Amino acid sequence: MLDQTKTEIDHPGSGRLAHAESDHPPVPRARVGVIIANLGTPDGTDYWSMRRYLNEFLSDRRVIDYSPLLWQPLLQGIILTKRPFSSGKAYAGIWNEEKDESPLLTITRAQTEKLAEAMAAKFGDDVIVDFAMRYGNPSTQSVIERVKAAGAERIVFFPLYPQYSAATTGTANDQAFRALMKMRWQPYIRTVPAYYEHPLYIEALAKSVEETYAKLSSKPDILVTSYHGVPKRYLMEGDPYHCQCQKTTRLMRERLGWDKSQVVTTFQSKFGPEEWLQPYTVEEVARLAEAGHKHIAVMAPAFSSDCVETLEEINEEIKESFEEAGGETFTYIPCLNDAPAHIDMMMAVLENEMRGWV
Ligand SMILES: C=CC1=C(C)c2cc3[nH]c(cc4nc(cc5[nH]c(cc1n2)c(C)c5CCC(=O)O)C(CCC(=O)O)=C4C)c(C)c3C=C
Ligand SMILES: [Fe+2]
Ligand SMILES: [Fe+2]
Repeated sequence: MLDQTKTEIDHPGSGRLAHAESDHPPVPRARVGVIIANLGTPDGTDYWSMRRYLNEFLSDRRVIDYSPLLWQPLLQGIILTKRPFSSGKAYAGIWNEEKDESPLLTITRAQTEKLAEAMAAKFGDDVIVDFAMRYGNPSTQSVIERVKAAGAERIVFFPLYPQYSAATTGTANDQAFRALMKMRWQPYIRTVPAYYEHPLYIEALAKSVEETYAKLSSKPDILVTSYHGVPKRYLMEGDPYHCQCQKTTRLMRERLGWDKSQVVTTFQSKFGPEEWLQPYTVEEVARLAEAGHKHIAVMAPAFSSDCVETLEEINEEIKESFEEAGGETFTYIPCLNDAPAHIDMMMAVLENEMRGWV
């Protein structure tokens, strides 16, 4: 077992290179840091907060991989003059007014607090738990620095995306390693793999469906699993995201004991003129209504917490599309957020990744 309790620096006796202990910067007790990483969020819904956030997000070449020579003039000149207004309006509709922050931030903090309680119950204060964002605040660099300063010589970095995509997990990890590039004494780091088929993730999803359905007076005709989309080209170039989404839905359907005809997989949030993964949720729900499926439920398994893409896009825009096509009941099943089954899943995944460290 590794000696994690050592606090002092060993000095090899006397001589020209040995220093008195008082000459050293403080060295805190060695601990393990767990960092939950989520996508990010603007600091406010006003034009400049939105513009700053969208600029950072949409300038990331893991998200939009066009040549910057072509993309940046378009982004800076056209997109960032218009989109901050429309996105700001969408965020304003779901904003947590009490805390003056986005729901994604509120929920990520709640997840972190519950995970910290579970970690403390098991490992005492040997483990520090914190959260970071890829875009906006708290930045990945600031959190890695904070956790390291509190003694984390070893960090488990957990991008909270069940399905791997270069546009999410990949760029979250890039950002963590970019932070390490600036550090003299780097912490050791382990990145947590995607958990799209983890039995406890599948169980948590299935449970959330069962719990929502138990409260309804009649069962919806169809369950739509709506994943955030990516350009179809990313799939063709080797991103496994599409296949991992399909597998999550299949495993959850099998766990529920349902027939293939009862669940459909769709992709939402298309951005720009390129073809994205299909079918598009907004079109598919209208097709379902037109085909006579008047009662549907929609869930978003790619999102670990509710955010503008679920609370606004699914529960308003996509719902409207369904109702305009003749649909009658639209039930939105919330993300796993800080549900106990979600925290249990995180604990199980992390305990596996922390092996030998605690
Ligand atoms: C433009 C390209 C985009 C790709 C590719 C993309 C992939 C992707 N995103 C998520 C998760 C989230 N995206 C969120 C918001 C959001 N996404 C894009 C664009 C792309 N996403 C934009 C422009 C925005 C901002 C909102 C808007 O202006 O419409 C969010 C929500 C953040 C919040 O609520 O604060 C999440 C979460 C995944 C999982 C994914 C592909 C795998
Ligand atoms: Fe997105
Ligand atoms: Fe696939």
